[in-house]
Amino acid sequence: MGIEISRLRRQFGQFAALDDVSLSIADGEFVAVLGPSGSGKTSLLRILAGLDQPDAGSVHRDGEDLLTLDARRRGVGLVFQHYALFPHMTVAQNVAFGLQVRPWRLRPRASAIKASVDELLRRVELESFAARYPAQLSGGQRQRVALARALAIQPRLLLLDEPFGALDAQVRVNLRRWLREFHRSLGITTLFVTHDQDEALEMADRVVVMNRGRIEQIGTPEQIYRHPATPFASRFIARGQPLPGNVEGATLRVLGQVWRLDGFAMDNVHAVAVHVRPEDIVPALRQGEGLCARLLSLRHVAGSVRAGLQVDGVEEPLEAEWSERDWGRHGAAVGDSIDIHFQALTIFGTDREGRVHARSECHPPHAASPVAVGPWRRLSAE
Ligand SMILES: Nc1ncnc2c1ncn2[C@@H]1O[C@H](COP(=O)(O)OP(=O)(O)OP(=O)(O)O)[C@@H](O)[C@H]1O
Repeated sequence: MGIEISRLRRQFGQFAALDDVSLSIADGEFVAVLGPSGSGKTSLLRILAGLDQPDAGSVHRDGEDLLTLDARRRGVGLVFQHYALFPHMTVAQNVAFGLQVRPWRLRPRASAIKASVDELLRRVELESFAARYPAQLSGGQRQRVALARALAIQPRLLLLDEPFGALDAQVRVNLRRWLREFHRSLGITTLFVTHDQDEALEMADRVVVMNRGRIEQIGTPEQIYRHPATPFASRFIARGQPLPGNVEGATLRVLGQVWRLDGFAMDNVHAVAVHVRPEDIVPALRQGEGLCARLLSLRHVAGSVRAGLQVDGVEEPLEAEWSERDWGRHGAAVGDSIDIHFQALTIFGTDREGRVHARSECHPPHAASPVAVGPWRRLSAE
């Protein structure tokens, strides 16, 4: 059992913020909803929280219709990016709030409220901060208080909308790991909204990729990163970059090279999109082998090198990513021409409406069995 979201639609005038969204969430699962700004993530969360109603579709939890339940009776804990704590209340009073405002028949005794606040503050590692006011906390501490406050009502579903959005990069990274561990120990079904790919891929059991109100793909982080289902998912998650290519029978022609196409049927296909990821653009080991690329830029980022490459026949510069160590072995300077190979390509065949009808991953045409040399795979034997 769990949560069953079926064919949700939310329309604002002519605009569909949610368009036929269906999703099953298992009990205890940690699901990230990932998409660019305006893709419908918050609209979905608001409907689950009971802050908004859909125009069509249903949401059931263990068979019970959630949409007919008042927000307060849904057992949902909410944390927003700017879900401000009450500034005039201490940390402990903020956390106790959800219990204290319950109707008196449902309100726990004062001693029970205190015990549960103490326990929650211990869990979010803020037990010594109970008497402080929000203004005396860091951003990360405030969001942990907001989480404790959301948990006080013992929710069955935790909804987190960009909870780390306003925090700086290092605090975000630390809180991600902390929240992941926290979820493991607590096991509450959690929906986490973010537009940050790393955040979603690092934290979630499953990722839901949204674009323009629709779900593009649902899968584990690895499935989505390794096998993006649509050109959008490929660009947004795997940093897939378009290459010119056309299909001729059972082959794909890209920049003068012929790649074998397996399981790619052109029925209903109106256009093809060919993508390459940064890590699949590898320098050739020998001069004169592969495609000629001019090195436009080099950036050194945390142990890897990001190279901007101008490749003849490709409109936009391509970004390649190599490890510092491998780059050191190669050593070229901005302005130099180098030879590159594509190690893998993904091809999508779409109809006139942009729906994907065929998809295939292609491997190098150069050799029957590529030879692996560290992270750079040689494409032909020496
Ligand atoms: N009340 C509203 N009236 C009109 N349009 C709305 C309303 N609420 C949301 N929208 C529109 O619906 C679309 C989806 O909004 P939503 O807030 O769900 O996106 P999001 O993916 O959460 O974006 P962000 O990451 O920027 O928060 C947007 O184009 C937004 O302008």
